[in-house]
Amino acid sequence: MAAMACTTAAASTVSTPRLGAVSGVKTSAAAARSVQLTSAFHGQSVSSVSHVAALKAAVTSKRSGRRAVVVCKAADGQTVVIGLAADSGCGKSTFMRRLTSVFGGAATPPKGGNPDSNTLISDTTTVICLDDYHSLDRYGRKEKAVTALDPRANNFDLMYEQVKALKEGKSVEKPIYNHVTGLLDAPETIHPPKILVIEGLHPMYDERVRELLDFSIYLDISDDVKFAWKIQRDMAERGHSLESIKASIASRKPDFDAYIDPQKQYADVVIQVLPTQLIPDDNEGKVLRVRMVMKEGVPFFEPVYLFDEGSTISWIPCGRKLTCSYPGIKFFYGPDTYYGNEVSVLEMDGQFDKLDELIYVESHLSNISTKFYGEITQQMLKHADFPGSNNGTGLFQTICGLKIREVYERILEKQKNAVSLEGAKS
Ligand SMILES: Nc1ncnc2c1ncn2[C@@H]1O[C@H](COP(=O)(O)OP(=O)(O)OP(=O)(O)O)[C@@H](O)[C@H]1O
Ligand SMILES: O=C(CO)[C@H](O)[C@H](O)COP(=O)(O)O
Repeated sequence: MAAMACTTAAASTVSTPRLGAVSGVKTSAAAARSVQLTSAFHGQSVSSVSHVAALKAAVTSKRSGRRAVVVCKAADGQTVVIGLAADSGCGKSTFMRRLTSVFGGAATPPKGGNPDSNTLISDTTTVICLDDYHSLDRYGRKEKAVTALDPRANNFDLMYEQVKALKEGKSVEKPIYNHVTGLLDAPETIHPPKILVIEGLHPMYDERVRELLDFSIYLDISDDVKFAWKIQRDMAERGHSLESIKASIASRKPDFDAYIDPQKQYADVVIQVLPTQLIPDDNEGKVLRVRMVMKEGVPFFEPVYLFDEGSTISWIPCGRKLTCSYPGIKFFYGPDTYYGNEVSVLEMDGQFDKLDELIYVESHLSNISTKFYGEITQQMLKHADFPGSNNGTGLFQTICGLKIREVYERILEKQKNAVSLEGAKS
């Protein structure tokens, strides 16, 4: 079945919504590739662009009554679904910006639709925020005394039905939770993209939704760090007081522990963000120890390793090739178990002084799913202004972005092979 990636083009007045026939086929050449010096290459095709056909559809924004032209691209194969779970304020948006950048092109909210939409659309990816499946609005939650983290405040049946439909190549009318008003707005049309990212509080909570995920990530931010990030954002950007931030974190904690945190056992990759161990009794929270916990045996995904796969390695790269001021940088790599699963863990404690020197670290990592030597360093330099670019959060989020690209390409490859086989049989 053909899936479609859609972006909204210039708003214009058009007649009835219509998803018409596919017209025009465009094929890309395989992406040019430099030699990958350090990584074991999986042998999959690097041609990421499938045969793409553009079609135009007109949709009506129910809320505004305005009409917008949505340009959809039909992709070969079904939509690949990625889940990203984390509490509010734990870096999901930053991660999404890094991920979209890996595919090239910027992600923007649907143009001409609800200005408070939480959706982000780019050529390859559509990111939907699971807050849109809140069944209780802000006032309903207050009345029933439940938080947004409580499953009773969310419609998992609808979430499942709509993610399934998108995966099967069908468009859906997804509700919008308006964070400005706290109300549920009229739905917006979401067309099936090449890659659908469902991000939010509960992508792995409901077993049926979990089964639909091709790859999943959990951002596990320790309480101390979460608190520091929240204070920085909510005080500086949202005008909240220190007391109200503390109260909000405390009131969410029981439901976070009950419904959000347990999802990490299902994730293919968990990025843990902890206070540094390089500074004794550090309470500033500026230097971070970041661990990427990677599940073994996940289809289309091979964990990253340092020097020697399966060994336990501690590495301090500081010296002539990597400038490190106090407290320095320390890497760790090794096998472990996590919720009863075999995992590999890559850890970085400390921060980079000079980001371009990251190439030295990159050249010692393997299975990083880059298409050319230095791609990680290039991505990190491109977004040097994003939070976490000088530490393991930015590094591991970038690597996850490359891994998602590879998972997508390998699934696509498998689908193409299956289609060729079918064709040969008939
Ligand atoms: N890696 C990082 N290092 C330092 N600070 C960070 C990092 N990632 C995020 N932050 C801080 O946390 C804040 C929230 O980040 P972001 O908006 O990406 O999170 P979010 O999970 O999308 O939040 P929400 O769900 O509330 O919209 C940022 O404004 C920034 O201050
Ligand atoms: O945990 C959250 C995810 O973003 C929000 O708090 C939840 O969606 C409710 O939003 P709001 O506080 O704007 O009513």
